[in-house]
Amino acid sequence: MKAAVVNEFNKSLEIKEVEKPTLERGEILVKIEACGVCHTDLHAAHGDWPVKPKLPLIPGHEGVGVVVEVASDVSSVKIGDRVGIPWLYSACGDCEYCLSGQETLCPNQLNGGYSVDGGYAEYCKAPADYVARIPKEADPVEIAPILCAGVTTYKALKISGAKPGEWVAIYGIGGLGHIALQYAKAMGLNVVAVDISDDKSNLALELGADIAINGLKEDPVEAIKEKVGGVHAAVSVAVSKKAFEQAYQSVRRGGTLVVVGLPNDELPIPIFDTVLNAVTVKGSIVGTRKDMQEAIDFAVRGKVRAMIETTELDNINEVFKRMEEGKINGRVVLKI
Ligand SMILES: NC(=O)c1ccc[n+]([C@@H]2O[C@H](COP(=O)([O-])OP(=O)(O)OC[C@H]3O[C@@H](n4cnc5c(N)ncnc54)[C@H](O)[C@@H]3O)[C@@H](O)[C@H]2O)c1
Ligand SMILES: [Zn+2]
Ligand SMILES: [Zn+2]
Repeated sequence: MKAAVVNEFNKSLEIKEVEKPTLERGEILVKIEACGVCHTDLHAAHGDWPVKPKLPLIPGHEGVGVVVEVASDVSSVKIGDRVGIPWLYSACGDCEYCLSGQETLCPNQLNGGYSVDGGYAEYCKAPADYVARIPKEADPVEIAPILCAGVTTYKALKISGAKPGEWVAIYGIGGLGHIALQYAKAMGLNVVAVDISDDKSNLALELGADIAINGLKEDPVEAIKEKVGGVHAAVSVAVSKKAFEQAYQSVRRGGTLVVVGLPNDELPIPIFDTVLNAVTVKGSIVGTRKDMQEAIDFAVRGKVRAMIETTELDNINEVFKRMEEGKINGRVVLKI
């Protein structure tokens, strides 16, 4: 089968023929139709996180396709079903986190397109128990970004504590952020969108943000304090330390910063302000299978819609280059 392969960190991906995966117990084989390109895939290709991916690696954790083969012990998924293969590729099912419905914290989890091969390929195998079920009416290309960008931002907003009518700031209106702001609106929140270009500000306003700030033109912290008195919650999905610092400072007393973007960096937090203002800082990693069902449901009902640009697998290196430069509006989805 054809796949895009990371052979070495910081080198171009190689488009090549590789062995089609063979199934083990509990697994299914999916013929991939579409796979979204997440900034995490770029981190994987760069090897810039403390925990490195396997090499060689086929990236991709927003793969959607049709089941073409199932292992003999699989009954929950049938040939012909449409499924998605997410970042949470599998978990142990047995640890305290799995047992309490927090499988995204399972220490024994595997990650699609990182610790195991993912969706930048014609075929991808996955454990039947952890694939996302894609409803019949959903378009595979449109739904692909929900598999990571969607569920991740939906979950981050859920745990942000922001209630309908309150203000939330989204830092980084990229693949994740442009969907985050739509979930926020669908949840009844007011949204300030922050990025560092006019293109992203315009996109945010088109998608329903109440206020959009270009952080290169004005100081987002001052603007947010002045316009809304600080936000009840800020979600940072930017790949920039500065954005995290500003997101922290944008939060009003009693508010919450949800840390989602993954620059390999430190976030210095002032102890005094955090205590006196009772600010909460929490991390959020993708979403559970239940979060995934809910996030997909929003998309299928048309409450959120990824802005998509499609291209072919062969163009992945150009897509990565544009992503590094912050030049993608919305999400790129590879049609496979
Ligand atoms: N926690 C999780 O579960 C999770 C899940 C998926 C992705 N991620 C991470 O989230 C990050 C974003 O992923 P993506 O696919 O949306 O990336 P992306 O490249 O599509 O978007 C990043 C956006 O941040 C903007 N940005 C850069 N500097 C900024 C600044 N100073 N202020 C405001 N905005 C700024 C860019 O212009 C761009 O629009 C990555 O680090 C990715 O690995 C985390
Ligand atoms: Zn992702
Ligand atoms: Zn577990």
